[in-house]
Amino acid sequence: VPERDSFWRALCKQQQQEVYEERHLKFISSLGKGNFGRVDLCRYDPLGDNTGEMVAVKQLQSNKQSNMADFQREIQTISSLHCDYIVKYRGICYSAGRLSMRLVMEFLPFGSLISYMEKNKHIITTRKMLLFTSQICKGMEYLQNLRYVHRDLAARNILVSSDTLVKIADFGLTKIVPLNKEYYRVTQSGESPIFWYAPESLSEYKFSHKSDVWSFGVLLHELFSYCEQNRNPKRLSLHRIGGDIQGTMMAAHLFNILKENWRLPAPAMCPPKLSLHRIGGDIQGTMMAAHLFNILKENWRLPAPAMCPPKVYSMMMQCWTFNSEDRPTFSHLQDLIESSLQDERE
Ligand SMILES: N#CCCn1cc(-c2nc(Nc3ccc(C4CCNCC4)cc3)nc3c2CCN3)cn1
Repeated sequence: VPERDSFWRALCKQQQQEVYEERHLKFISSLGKGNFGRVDLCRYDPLGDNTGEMVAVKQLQSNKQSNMADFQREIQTISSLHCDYIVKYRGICYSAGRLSMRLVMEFLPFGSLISYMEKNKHIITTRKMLLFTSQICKGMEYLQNLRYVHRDLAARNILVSSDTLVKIADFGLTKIVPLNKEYYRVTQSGESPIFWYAPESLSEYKFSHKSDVWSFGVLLHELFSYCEQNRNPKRLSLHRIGGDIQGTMMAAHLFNILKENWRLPAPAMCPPKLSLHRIGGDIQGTMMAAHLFNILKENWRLPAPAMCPPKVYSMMMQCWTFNSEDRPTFSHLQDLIESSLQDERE
């Protein structure tokens, strides 16, 4: 499709970006599925000696025209972002023959925050959670300065680069707020993550930096609940609403309970069975005491319980102010996070 190729050649030229040749892109494994895309781990190996770099490659599942347009917008968005706390764009791989083009991004080895927290809940501390919170907040401040509204801020879309660095990913729903307005009104709802939505997004499909702040509060709740899936926002909200509601009425019921001031409950501090993890679960009861004695003798102690400090829950509650204007900005949230980090230092 010539005009499509000229679009991609122009984009690459404009961005001085790497053009990835399909024949050197070696599939390794599937990493995940998004709304209408799939992400694979590939090695880009032009020398053919397995020394090439690992990259995450996203392609469309369905070649529906509307998805193609959204995908092109996603590529435009991510290729314009340059921030330490946002997943890096590497380039595109387009095969002239086939319809689908592919988005090449940096590969983050530890996967989504959800899988990372499930694996590391025994060793993650409140300080570490606050560090991740601060990095996500800085990424959102950067996006807001470019008038981008993410619209899908959730733990599933935060990727873990290392034990000390997380990044915002998946710009498939991201929109630009027009200069003459404070919000973006969406027409099609599609697969809406409504349990992360602010009330005005549920009732009027309005999305703004302030609705991103609401979702940031829900993401905080996930993080301080160790991203446990049996306590995730959808599960807790459905429990309050009553599980037998049809999909279409769901948004209306969620809006009503939020209007009546119901909010997600403070994450119960649930320090997991830390010692068992440290000792290793395969020890018999009788030997347990001995092993526990040994590790204590080696000066191992329970890490500070990563319970949800009151200041953090109050931060969530501020993000969940019903009236969007009264919600804090991401820069104000940064100050609150810094002050919580101070408490953790003392
Ligand atoms: N569309 C869409 C859906 C969103 N999505 C984004 C990615 C993604 N994953 C990674 N890395 C990654 C992912 C999973 C694992 C493991 C986790 C444990 N179980 C086995 C797999 C490891 C590392 N790096 C990326 C990306 C995008 C940019 N860089 C995957 N899905």
